[in-house]
Amino acid sequence: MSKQLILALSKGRILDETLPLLADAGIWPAEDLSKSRKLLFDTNLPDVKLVVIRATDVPTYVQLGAADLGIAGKDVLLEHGAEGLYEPLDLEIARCKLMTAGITGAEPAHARRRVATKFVSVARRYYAEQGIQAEVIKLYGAMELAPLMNLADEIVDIVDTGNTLRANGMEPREKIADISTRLVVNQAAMTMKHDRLKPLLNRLREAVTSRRG
Ligand SMILES: Nc1ncnc2c1ncn2[C@@H]1O[C@H](COP(=O)(O)OP(=O)(O)OP(=O)(O)O)[C@@H](O)[C@H]1O
Ligand SMILES: O=P(O)(O)OC[C@H]1O[C@H](OP(=O)(O)OP(=O)(O)O)[C@H](O)[C@@H]1O
Repeated sequence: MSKQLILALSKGRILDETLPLLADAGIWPAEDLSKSRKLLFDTNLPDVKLVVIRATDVPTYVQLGAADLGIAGKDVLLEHGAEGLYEPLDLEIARCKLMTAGITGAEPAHARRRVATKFVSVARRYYAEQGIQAEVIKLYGAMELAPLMNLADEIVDIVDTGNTLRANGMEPREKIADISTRLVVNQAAMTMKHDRLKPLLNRLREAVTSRRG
């Protein structure tokens, strides 16, 4: 097992909030991530490297041990499943909700409710728990368009301000989960690299706590 710790960061929206939190914890990339086409970065800590990857790939890298730890949204973790992962810390950033939503006031048009989402596993589980027969349709983006185009009766998607729903004539319906960004750790690394992981986890935990004020 490598002596270094590899931390996998989610690209996109979460990254903008992750880098200041890492800086609060005394960890920063050796170069400006946004000015580089590189994917693997040194940090100010000699034993910590960063990889910057698609949010949905973070749990895969950590589960299979290619990264020792990672930062990902709870939505992504719920969809991926928790096998092989510990989730020791809520980083309390990128807070939002995973919800069902539909066209304001509209009843489902299909006997077997059609649900468009990129969170297919979460949606299947949720509707089954509710005892609702649902046909779940996988989309990769712009979920809010699906009910407008009569592709689906409902969507399962991230809601924060509700602006995207409102702008498309839709309403939030049921909350499936509160979402925030989590730190995940490979279960084998947690044992084998405990001495190196522990101080890093402590730094991050202190940074989160001190932000609460
Ligand atoms: N409107 C929002 N407000 C707060 N947090 C959000 C919001 N939308 C998404 N998130 C959180 O940020 C994470 C990343 O969102 P982002 O939009 O960057 O990724 P994405 O576009 O879903 O990823 P990809 O481009 O890999 O498909 C989500 O997994 C979720 O946890
Ligand atoms: O309730 P709101 O504050 O409007 O936020 C919700 C929107 O935010 C996310 O999309 P994002 O802006 O990340 O764009 P994306 O479609 O590229 O993921 C999500 O998929 C919703 O569309």
